[in-house]
Amino acid sequence: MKRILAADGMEQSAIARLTQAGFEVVDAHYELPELSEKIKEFDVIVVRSATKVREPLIDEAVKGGRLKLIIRGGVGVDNIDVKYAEEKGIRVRNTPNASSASVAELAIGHMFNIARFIHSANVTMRQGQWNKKHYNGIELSGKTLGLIGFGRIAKEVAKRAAALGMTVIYTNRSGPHPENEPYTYVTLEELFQKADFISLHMPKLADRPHLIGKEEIEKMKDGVYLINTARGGLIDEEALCDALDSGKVSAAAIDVFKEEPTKNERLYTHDKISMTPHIGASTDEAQERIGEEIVNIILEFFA
Ligand SMILES: NC(=O)C1=CN([C@@H]2O[C@H](COP(=O)(O)OP(=O)(O)OC[C@H]3O[C@@H](n4cnc5c(N)ncnc54)[C@H](O)[C@@H]3O)[C@@H](O)[C@H]2O)C=CC1
Ligand SMILES: O=C(O)CCC(=O)C(=O)O
Repeated sequence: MKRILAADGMEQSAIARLTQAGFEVVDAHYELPELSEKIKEFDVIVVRSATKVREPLIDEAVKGGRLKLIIRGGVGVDNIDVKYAEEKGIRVRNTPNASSASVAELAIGHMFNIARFIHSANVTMRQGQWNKKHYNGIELSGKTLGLIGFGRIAKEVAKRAAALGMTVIYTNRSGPHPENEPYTYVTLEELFQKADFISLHMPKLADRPHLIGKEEIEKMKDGVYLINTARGGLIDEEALCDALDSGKVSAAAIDVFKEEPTKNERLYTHDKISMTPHIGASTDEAQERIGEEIVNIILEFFA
Protein backbone atom coordinates (compact mmCIF):
# COMPACT_ATOMS: atom_id res chain seq x y z
CA MET A 1 0.00 0.00 0.00
CA LYS A 2 1.33 3.47 -0.94
CA ARG A 3 1.83 5.71 2.09
CA ILE A 4 1.34 9.47 2.06
CA LEU A 5 2.58 11.81 4.78
CA ALA A 6 0.45 14.97 5.07
CA ALA A 7 3.13 16.87 6.97
CA ASP A 8 1.35 20.20 7.29
CA GLY A 9 -2.27 19.02 7.29
CA MET A 10 -4.63 18.20 4.44
CA GLU A 11 -8.35 18.67 3.79
CA GLN A 12 -10.39 15.83 5.29
CA SER A 13 -12.23 15.33 1.98
CA ALA A 14 -8.89 14.80 0.20
CA ILE A 15 -7.76 12.33 2.86
CA ALA A 16 -11.07 10.48 2.47
CA ARG A 17 -10.74 10.30 -1.33
CA LEU A 18 -7.17 9.02 -1.12
CA THR A 19 -8.08 6.44 1.54
CA GLN A 20 -10.97 5.28 -0.63
CA ALA A 21 -8.56 4.93 -3.55
CA GLY A 22 -6.39 2.57 -1.46
CA PHE A 23 -3.71 4.92 -0.09
CA GLU A 24 -2.73 5.19 3.55
CA VAL A 25 -2.61 8.85 4.61
CA VAL A 26 -0.83 9.83 7.80
CA ASP A 27 -1.80 13.36 8.84
CA ALA A 28 1.04 14.27 11.21
CA HIS A 29 3.62 17.02 11.56
CA TYR A 30 7.15 16.00 12.53
CA GLU A 31 10.05 18.33 13.21
CA LEU A 32 13.63 17.48 12.38
CA PRO A 33 15.38 15.18 13.27
CA GLU A 34 12.33 12.91 13.68
CA LEU A 35 11.12 13.78 10.17
CA SER A 36 14.41 12.48 8.71
CA GLU A 37 13.53 9.01 9.99
CA LYS A 38 9.79 9.17 9.31
CA ILE A 39 10.19 10.28 5.70
CA LYS A 40 11.80 6.92 4.86
CA GLU A 41 8.44 5.22 5.47
CA PHE A 42 6.49 7.20 2.83
CA ASP A 43 6.03 7.22 -0.95
CA VAL A 44 4.68 10.78 -0.98
CA ILE A 45 5.13 13.78 1.30
CA VAL A 46 2.65 16.66 1.08
CA VAL A 47 3.73 19.96 2.64
CA ARG A 48 2.47 23.53 2.96
CA SER A 49 4.99 26.16 4.02
CA ALA A 50 5.93 24.98 7.52
CA THR A 51 7.88 21.87 6.52
CA LYS A 52 11.12 22.58 4.69
CA VAL A 53 12.29 19.85 2.34
CA ARG A 54 15.97 20.64 2.08
CA GLU A 55 18.90 18.59 0.71
CA PRO A 56 19.73 16.71 3.96
CA LEU A 57 16.10 15.59 4.33
CA ILE A 58 16.01 14.53 0.69
CA ASP A 59 19.22 12.50 1.28
CA GLU A 60 17.51 10.70 4.15
CA ALA A 61 14.47 10.01 1.99
CA VAL A 62 16.73 8.59 -0.73
CA LYS A 63 18.31 6.27 1.88
CA GLY A 64 14.82 4.98 2.64
CA GLY A 65 14.40 4.24 -1.08
CA ARG A 66 10.68 4.90 -1.00
CA LEU A 67 9.90 8.57 -1.58
CA LYS A 68 8.85 9.30 -5.16
CA LEU A 69 6.83 12.47 -4.96
CA ILE A 70 6.90 15.73 -2.99
CA ILE A 71 3.76 17.84 -3.29
CA ARG A 72 3.57 21.46 -2.22
CA GLY A 73 -0.05 22.11 -1.34
CA GLY A 74 0.25 25.67 -2.58
CA VAL A 75 2.15 27.80 -5.07
CA GLY A 76 5.63 28.82 -3.87
CA VAL A 77 8.10 25.94 -3.79
CA ASP A 78 10.87 27.92 -2.11
CA ASN A 79 10.63 25.62 0.94
CA ILE A 80 11.70 22.66 -1.22
CA ASP A 81 15.08 22.04 -2.87
CA VAL A 82 13.33 21.24 -6.13
CA LYS A 83 16.37 20.77 -8.39
CA TYR A 84 18.10 18.51 -5.89
CA ALA A 85 15.00 16.37 -5.39
CA GLU A 86 14.48 15.98 -9.14
CA GLU A 87 18.16 15.05 -9.57
CA LYS A 88 17.59 12.27 -7.03
CA GLY A 89 14.62 11.03 -9.03
CA ILE A 90 11.95 12.49 -6.75
CA ARG A 91 9.27 14.48 -8.57
CA VAL A 92 8.07 17.80 -7.15
CA ARG A 93 4.61 19.18 -7.88
CA ASN A 94 2.56 22.12 -6.62
CA THR A 95 -1.05 23.30 -6.90
CA PRO A 96 -0.65 26.57 -8.82
CA ASN A 97 -4.26 27.54 -9.49
CA ALA A 98 -6.09 26.76 -6.29
CA SER A 99 -5.46 29.81 -4.14
CA SER A 100 -5.22 32.75 -6.57
CA ALA A 101 -8.61 34.27 -5.72
CA SER A 102 -8.04 33.90 -1.97
CA VAL A 103 -4.65 35.63 -2.05
CA ALA A 104 -6.04 38.37 -4.29
CA GLU A 105 -8.93 39.02 -1.91
CA LEU A 106 -6.53 39.21 1.03
CA ALA A 107 -4.33 41.72 -0.82
CA ILE A 108 -7.35 43.89 -1.61
CA GLY A 109 -8.55 43.58 2.00
CA HIS A 110 -5.17 44.77 3.21
CA MET A 111 -5.32 47.70 0.79
CA PHE A 112 -8.61 48.83 2.32
CA ASN A 113 -7.09 48.38 5.79
CA ILE A 114 -4.12 50.61 5.15
CA ALA A 115 -6.03 53.22 3.17
CA ARG A 116 -8.57 53.62 5.97
CA PHE A 117 -6.63 52.65 9.15
CA ILE A 118 -8.98 49.70 9.74
CA HIS A 119 -6.20 47.61 11.28
CA SER A 120 -5.24 50.35 13.77
CA ALA A 121 -8.80 51.39 14.59
CA ASN A 122 -9.64 47.79 15.46
CA VAL A 123 -6.84 47.74 18.01
CA THR A 124 -7.41 51.16 19.57
CA MET A 125 -11.19 50.77 19.83
CA ARG A 126 -10.62 47.52 21.74
CA GLN A 127 -8.48 49.61 24.09
CA GLY A 128 -11.47 51.91 24.68
CA GLN A 129 -10.22 54.78 22.48
CA TRP A 130 -12.28 56.86 20.02
CA ASN A 131 -9.57 58.18 17.67
CA LYS A 132 -11.85 59.48 14.92
CA LYS A 133 -9.59 62.48 14.18
CA HIS A 134 -6.53 60.24 13.60
CA TYR A 135 -8.15 58.13 10.97
CA ASN A 136 -8.60 60.33 7.94
CA GLY A 137 -7.80 58.00 5.06
CA ILE A 138 -7.81 58.01 1.28
CA GLU A 139 -9.98 56.34 -1.37
CA LEU A 140 -8.63 53.50 -3.50
CA SER A 141 -10.75 54.76 -6.38
CA GLY A 142 -8.71 56.92 -8.75
CA LYS A 143 -5.35 55.68 -7.45
CA THR A 144 -2.73 53.80 -9.44
CA LEU A 145 -1.93 50.26 -8.36
CA GLY A 146 1.44 48.87 -9.47
CA LEU A 147 1.66 45.09 -9.53
CA ILE A 148 5.10 43.48 -9.46
CA GLY A 149 4.77 40.06 -11.06
CA PHE A 150 1.75 39.53 -13.28
CA GLY A 151 0.84 35.87 -12.94
CA ARG A 152 -2.26 34.14 -11.65
CA ILE A 153 -2.67 36.06 -8.40
CA ALA A 154 -1.79 39.50 -9.78
CA LYS A 155 -4.37 39.07 -12.56
CA GLU A 156 -7.05 38.38 -9.93
CA VAL A 157 -5.92 41.45 -7.97
CA ALA A 158 -6.00 43.54 -11.16
CA LYS A 159 -9.61 42.59 -11.95
CA ARG A 160 -10.76 43.50 -8.45
CA ALA A 161 -8.75 46.72 -8.31
CA ALA A 162 -10.06 47.84 -11.71
CA ALA A 163 -13.61 47.23 -10.47
CA LEU A 164 -12.81 49.57 -7.56
CA GLY A 165 -11.82 52.31 -9.99
CA MET A 166 -8.06 51.94 -9.72
CA THR A 167 -5.69 52.29 -12.66
CA VAL A 168 -3.62 49.11 -12.85
CA ILE A 169 -0.06 49.01 -14.13
CA TYR A 170 2.21 45.98 -13.92
CA THR A 171 5.72 44.76 -14.44
CA ASN A 172 7.07 41.24 -14.75
CA ARG A 173 9.96 39.29 -16.22
CA SER A 174 8.29 38.41 -19.52
CA GLY A 175 7.33 41.95 -20.56
CA PRO A 176 4.05 43.18 -22.06
CA HIS A 177 1.52 40.76 -23.51
CA PRO A 178 -1.67 41.59 -25.46
CA GLU A 179 -3.58 39.19 -23.19
CA ASN A 180 -2.83 41.48 -20.25
CA GLU A 181 -4.74 44.44 -21.70
CA PRO A 182 -6.32 46.73 -20.52
CA TYR A 183 -3.59 46.82 -17.88
CA THR A 184 -0.43 48.71 -18.80
CA TYR A 185 3.03 47.17 -18.75
CA VAL A 186 5.76 49.41 -17.30
CA THR A 187 9.35 48.86 -16.24
CA LEU A 188 10.05 48.40 -12.55
CA GLU A 189 11.53 51.91 -12.44
CA GLU A 190 8.41 53.41 -14.04
CA LEU A 191 6.23 51.48 -11.66
CA PHE A 192 8.13 52.91 -8.69
CA GLN A 193 7.57 56.42 -10.07
CA LYS A 194 3.88 56.07 -10.95
CA ALA A 195 2.22 53.81 -8.40
CA ASP A 196 0.32 55.02 -5.34
CA PHE A 197 -0.04 51.42 -4.15
CA ILE A 198 2.52 48.70 -4.92
CA SER A 199 1.60 45.06 -4.44
CA LEU A 200 4.04 42.16 -4.91
CA HIS A 201 2.99 38.93 -6.62
CA MET A 202 6.15 37.10 -7.62
CA PRO A 203 8.29 34.28 -6.23
CA LYS A 204 11.15 34.63 -3.80
CA LEU A 205 14.36 35.76 -5.52
CA ALA A 206 17.02 33.11 -5.97
CA ASP A 207 19.96 35.46 -6.44
CA ARG A 208 19.48 38.19 -3.81
CA PRO A 209 17.74 38.65 -0.50
CA HIS A 210 15.25 41.37 -1.43
CA LEU A 211 13.72 43.19 -4.38
CA ILE A 212 12.83 46.34 -2.49
CA GLY A 213 15.29 47.96 -0.12
CA LYS A 214 16.20 51.52 0.88
CA GLU A 215 17.30 52.53 -2.65
CA GLU A 216 14.15 51.23 -4.32
CA ILE A 217 11.89 52.86 -1.73
CA GLU A 218 13.59 56.19 -2.38
CA LYS A 219 12.52 55.95 -6.04
CA MET A 220 8.86 55.57 -5.10
CA LYS A 221 6.26 58.32 -4.68
CA ASP A 222 6.23 60.02 -1.30
CA GLY A 223 3.49 58.47 0.79
CA VAL A 224 3.33 55.24 -1.24
CA TYR A 225 1.49 52.19 0.19
CA LEU A 226 3.20 48.78 0.00
CA ILE A 227 1.54 45.36 0.09
CA ASN A 228 3.40 42.06 0.26
CA THR A 229 1.39 38.85 0.11
CA ALA A 230 4.07 37.13 -2.00
CA ARG A 231 7.17 36.12 -0.07
CA GLY A 232 8.83 37.30 3.09
CA GLY A 233 11.94 39.35 2.62
CA LEU A 234 11.07 40.57 -0.89
CA ILE A 235 10.77 43.90 0.90
CA ASP A 236 13.69 44.50 3.27
CA GLU A 237 12.01 44.65 6.66
CA GLU A 238 14.37 47.18 8.26
CA ALA A 239 14.25 49.52 5.23
CA LEU A 240 10.46 49.29 5.35
CA CYS A 241 10.30 50.21 9.05
CA ASP A 242 12.66 53.15 8.44
CA ALA A 243 10.50 54.38 5.56
CA LEU A 244 7.33 54.02 7.62
CA ASP A 245 8.95 56.01 10.43
CA SER A 246 10.04 58.79 8.06
CA GLY A 247 6.63 58.89 6.33
CA LYS A 248 8.11 58.06 2.91
CA VAL A 249 5.86 54.99 2.99
CA SER A 250 2.41 55.86 4.35
CA ALA A 251 1.55 52.34 5.40
CA ALA A 252 2.27 48.74 4.54
CA ALA A 253 0.47 45.42 4.55
CA ILE A 254 2.29 42.17 5.06
CA ASP A 255 1.17 38.55 5.02
CA VAL A 256 4.62 37.03 4.58
CA PHE A 257 7.74 37.53 6.65
CA LYS A 258 11.47 36.97 6.30
CA GLU A 259 11.24 34.55 9.20
CA GLU A 260 7.95 32.83 10.03
CA PRO A 261 6.72 33.14 12.69
CA THR A 262 8.35 36.57 12.65
CA LYS A 263 10.47 37.60 15.60
CA ASN A 264 11.00 41.11 14.21
CA GLU A 265 9.45 43.13 17.02
CA ARG A 266 10.00 46.45 15.28
CA LEU A 267 7.88 45.15 12.43
CA TYR A 268 5.08 43.40 14.27
CA THR A 269 4.56 46.26 16.71
CA HIS A 270 4.50 48.93 13.98
CA ASP A 271 1.10 50.61 13.89
CA LYS A 272 1.47 51.55 10.22
CA ILE A 273 1.49 47.89 9.20
CA SER A 274 -1.59 45.79 8.60
CA MET A 275 -0.44 42.23 9.07
CA THR A 276 -1.62 38.67 8.86
CA PRO A 277 0.26 35.45 9.67
CA HIS A 278 0.73 34.05 6.13
CA ILE A 279 -2.96 33.31 5.55
CA GLY A 280 -3.20 34.15 1.84
CA ALA A 281 -4.36 30.63 0.98
CA SER A 282 -6.19 29.99 4.23
CA THR A 283 -9.79 29.88 3.06
CA ASP A 284 -12.21 26.95 2.92
CA GLU A 285 -12.41 27.29 -0.85
CA ALA A 286 -8.67 27.44 -1.52
CA GLN A 287 -7.92 24.54 0.79
CA GLU A 288 -10.68 22.45 -0.80
CA ARG A 289 -9.30 23.17 -4.27
CA ILE A 290 -5.75 22.45 -3.06
CA GLY A 291 -6.98 19.13 -1.62
CA GLU A 292 -8.62 18.23 -4.94
CA GLU A 293 -5.47 19.11 -6.88
CA ILE A 294 -3.34 17.03 -4.51
CA VAL A 295 -5.62 14.01 -4.96
CA ASN A 296 -5.54 14.39 -8.74
CA ILE A 297 -1.73 14.66 -8.76
CA ILE A 298 -1.37 11.50 -6.67
CA LEU A 299 -3.94 9.46 -8.60
CA GLU A 300 -2.36 10.48 -11.90
CA PHE A 301 1.17 9.79 -10.63
CA PHE A 302 0.39 6.25 -9.49
CA ALA A 303 -2.05 5.41 -12.33
N1 LIG B 1 0.49 34.65 0.91
C1 LIG B 1 0.20 33.43 0.53
O1 LIG B 1 -0.37 32.63 1.26
C2 LIG B 1 0.54 33.00 -0.86
C3 LIG B 1 1.62 33.56 -1.52
N2 LIG B 1 1.92 33.15 -2.78
C4 LIG B 1 3.07 33.78 -3.43
O2 LIG B 1 2.60 34.49 -4.56
C5 LIG B 1 3.55 34.31 -5.62
C6 LIG B 1 2.87 34.53 -6.95
O3 LIG B 1 1.94 33.51 -7.17
P1 LIG B 1 1.24 33.31 -8.60
O4 LIG B 1 0.71 34.57 -9.11
O5 LIG B 1 0.32 32.17 -8.45
O6 LIG B 1 2.51 32.87 -9.45
P2 LIG B 1 2.68 32.91 -11.04
O7 LIG B 1 3.78 31.96 -11.33
O8 LIG B 1 1.37 32.72 -11.70
O9 LIG B 1 3.17 34.41 -11.31
C7 LIG B 1 4.41 34.89 -10.91
C8 LIG B 1 4.72 36.15 -11.68
O10 LIG B 1 5.93 36.71 -11.17
C9 LIG B 1 6.73 37.12 -12.26
N3 LIG B 1 8.11 37.19 -11.82
C10 LIG B 1 8.93 36.17 -11.47
N4 LIG B 1 10.11 36.65 -11.07
C11 LIG B 1 10.05 37.99 -11.18
C12 LIG B 1 10.95 39.05 -10.94
N5 LIG B 1 12.18 38.81 -10.52
N6 LIG B 1 10.53 40.31 -11.18
C13 LIG B 1 9.28 40.56 -11.62
N7 LIG B 1 8.39 39.61 -11.86
C14 LIG B 1 8.77 38.33 -11.65
C15 LIG B 1 6.46 36.11 -13.35
O11 LIG B 1 6.82 36.61 -14.61
C16 LIG B 1 4.95 35.96 -13.18
O12 LIG B 1 4.30 36.99 -13.87
C17 LIG B 1 4.07 32.89 -5.39
O13 LIG B 1 5.35 32.72 -5.95
C18 LIG B 1 4.09 32.76 -3.90
O14 LIG B 1 5.38 33.11 -3.42
C19 LIG B 1 1.17 32.23 -3.43
C20 LIG B 1 0.09 31.65 -2.82
C21 LIG B 1 -0.28 31.95 -1.47
O1 LIG C 1 0.39 26.85 2.62
C1 LIG C 1 0.21 28.02 2.92
O2 LIG C 1 -0.61 28.39 3.74
C2 LIG C 1 1.06 29.08 2.26
C3 LIG C 1 0.59 29.37 0.88
C4 LIG C 1 1.67 29.92 0.06
O3 LIG C 1 2.42 30.77 0.47
C5 LIG C 1 1.85 29.43 -1.31
O4 LIG C 1 0.97 28.67 -1.76
O5 LIG C 1 2.85 29.77 -1.93
